[in-house]
Amino acid sequence: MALVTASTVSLIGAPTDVGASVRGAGMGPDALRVAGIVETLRAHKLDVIDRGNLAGPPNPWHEPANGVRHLDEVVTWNRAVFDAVSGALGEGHIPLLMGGDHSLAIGSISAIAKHCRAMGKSLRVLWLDAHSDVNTEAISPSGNLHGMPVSCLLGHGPASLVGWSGQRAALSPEDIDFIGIRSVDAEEKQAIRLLGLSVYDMRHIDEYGMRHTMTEILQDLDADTHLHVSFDLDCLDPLEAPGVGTRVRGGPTYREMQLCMEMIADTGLMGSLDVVEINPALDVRNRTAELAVEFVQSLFGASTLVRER
Ligand SMILES: NC(=[NH2+])NCCC[C@H](N)C(=O)O
Ligand SMILES: [Mn+2]
Ligand SMILES: [Mn+2]
Repeated sequence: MALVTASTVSLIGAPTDVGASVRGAGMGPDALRVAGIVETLRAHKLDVIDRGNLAGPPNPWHEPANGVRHLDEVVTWNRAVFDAVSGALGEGHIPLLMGGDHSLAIGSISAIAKHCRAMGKSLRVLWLDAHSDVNTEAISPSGNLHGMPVSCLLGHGPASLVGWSGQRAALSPEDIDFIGIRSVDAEEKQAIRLLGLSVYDMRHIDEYGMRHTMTEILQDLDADTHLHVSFDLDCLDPLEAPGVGTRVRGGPTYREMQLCMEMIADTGLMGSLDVVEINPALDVRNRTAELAVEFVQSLFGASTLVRER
């Protein structure tokens, strides 16, 4: 019974870019559908329910006020995400949030943290990103909330985006590992040190390789761990994935990212997923969404191995 329910994936579209200053990520959910996300997961014997797109306010296209852009809109979108992700978890499904910009991880991960607490599971979050997204309204150079979700989840950030999991902090610093980081703002660096966050930046991946990096990250998981993957497509090298709003050169290659995904799949512990920041307006023939579908497939265990090992 548990096996059957655990393999139902609920797709939740959140078509908005209110957390960013580059427009276009709101088209991400449909780009993933056009790239075949539903059919691809079904081909891997997963039950897939596409719940369609959530509704929310349009992008008002304002300048930041008090250090944040579009706070009210980001709150409203995240409330919808929180409810939808909570609903999917309540049914025993694996929620797959299709963003949208990365601010939506506030609602998604808050819902997951609340669920894990209720189920007596420990939560581990893997943050795959070029950016660490640990800004706050006090230190962000842009005011964009997609650069602040981790802080909000750690209990620091605009009051209206903190405490959603039922505790001030949805996550403790040791619950999250960052992979692929290569763009961190000056004061954000200080925040990372102060909080003691585990950042596996590109220098680490260059020196130790993806295999060693992932082995280290995944070593202390146990059967009671709920693994959440928050996958910002700008983690990949922009040569592979050009369709993102905040490109940073020098990211993991296609092969490195495949290995990362396959090693996550091997744990058998992934219980939820965000796929965010795909910007079809900047993409080349939907390549970034197609790539995302390939990696999602790998996360769900579609191995490129010829032989089992
Ligand atoms: N999810 C993202 N793409 N975040 C980009 C953040 C960029 C920059 N650090 C900022 O805070 O504005
Ligand atoms: Mn991000
Ligand atoms: Mn990013």
